[in-house]
Amino acid sequence: MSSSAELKQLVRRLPKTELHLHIEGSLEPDMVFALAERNGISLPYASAAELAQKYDFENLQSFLDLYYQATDVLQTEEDFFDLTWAYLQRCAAENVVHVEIFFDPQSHTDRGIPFAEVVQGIDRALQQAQSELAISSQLIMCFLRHLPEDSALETWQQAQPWLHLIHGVGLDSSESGFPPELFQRVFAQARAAGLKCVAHAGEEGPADYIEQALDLLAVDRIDHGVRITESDTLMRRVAIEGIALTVCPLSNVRLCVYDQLADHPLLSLLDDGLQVMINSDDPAYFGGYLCANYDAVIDALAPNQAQIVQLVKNSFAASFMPEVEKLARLQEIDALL
Ligand SMILES: Nc1ncnc2[nH]cnc12
Ligand SMILES: [Zn+2]
Repeated sequence: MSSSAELKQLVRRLPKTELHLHIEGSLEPDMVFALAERNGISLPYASAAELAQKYDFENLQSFLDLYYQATDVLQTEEDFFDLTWAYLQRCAAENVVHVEIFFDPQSHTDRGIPFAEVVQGIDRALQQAQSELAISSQLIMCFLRHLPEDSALETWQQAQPWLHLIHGVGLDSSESGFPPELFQRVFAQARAAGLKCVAHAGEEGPADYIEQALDLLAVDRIDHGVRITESDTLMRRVAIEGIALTVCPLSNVRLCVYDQLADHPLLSLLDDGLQVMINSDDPAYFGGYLCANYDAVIDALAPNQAQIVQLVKNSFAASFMPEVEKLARLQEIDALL
């Protein structure tokens, strides 16, 4: 039996991936203030500490309201570079060797920021992380589901010159009342162009949204997906088809999907054979980066070593990295045990 301290050490020793990370959700309060100053923006808070005090959310929407407001400080290519580079340096410190990063272009282009500034700033940091930190990455462009599909289709058009930098598309923002079926045309176009497809589903919305994302959007992975526990049939299907759920434990507690982490179904989903793994979602808002999520799971759910190793291995197995690299990483993990 490993102690919780030993498991936390093991987590740090093993290479890891992060598959569910909104780059705008890594915008720390200090950086909000630094970028506001650089860009001459005045904020309705006296200090970073006062802003951080507002991070007490009732649900997904109360978080999103603040999250979209904070993104207003992101204005230039350099801002997007700095934001992404800060996240990647944290990855290096935590032995995260591969990341699949979401970005929300509409939350920037709707404010008049050119798509090119956003994608080039993020990509420059990703390239630098590959050469200086040996971190590989894929970029996933998310459509905001609270906006009409026509806006997503317009964004898809804006992305055309940049598709060489974009690996996949996703669907995020307010879930309830915005089912996946509303976005079938834009996902069909992305899939036809050879992009991977993912969608947030079953975070606050019902299990039926997970089924819609699979059947109508043909997604490769489900983001969150925890409300799958409401359907035994869907659980069996997702286990058999090997569809991964990118679970975000601290996020689920901070957005009141569960009252406490001890109620989280992560380990029961794992033991039922679902391909789940741990991610941080919006770490600047939810109490920590990837290792903090592992630590919280270790403290609240008392997993054994085999379960921790399986979660780490699932993060590679479910990634979009080339199969040979995946296999090499899985072998590397076995060699470290
Ligand atoms: N947890 C989340 N759910 C939906 N949309 C998001 N955008 C950023 N974080 C999100
Ligand atoms: Zn998310």
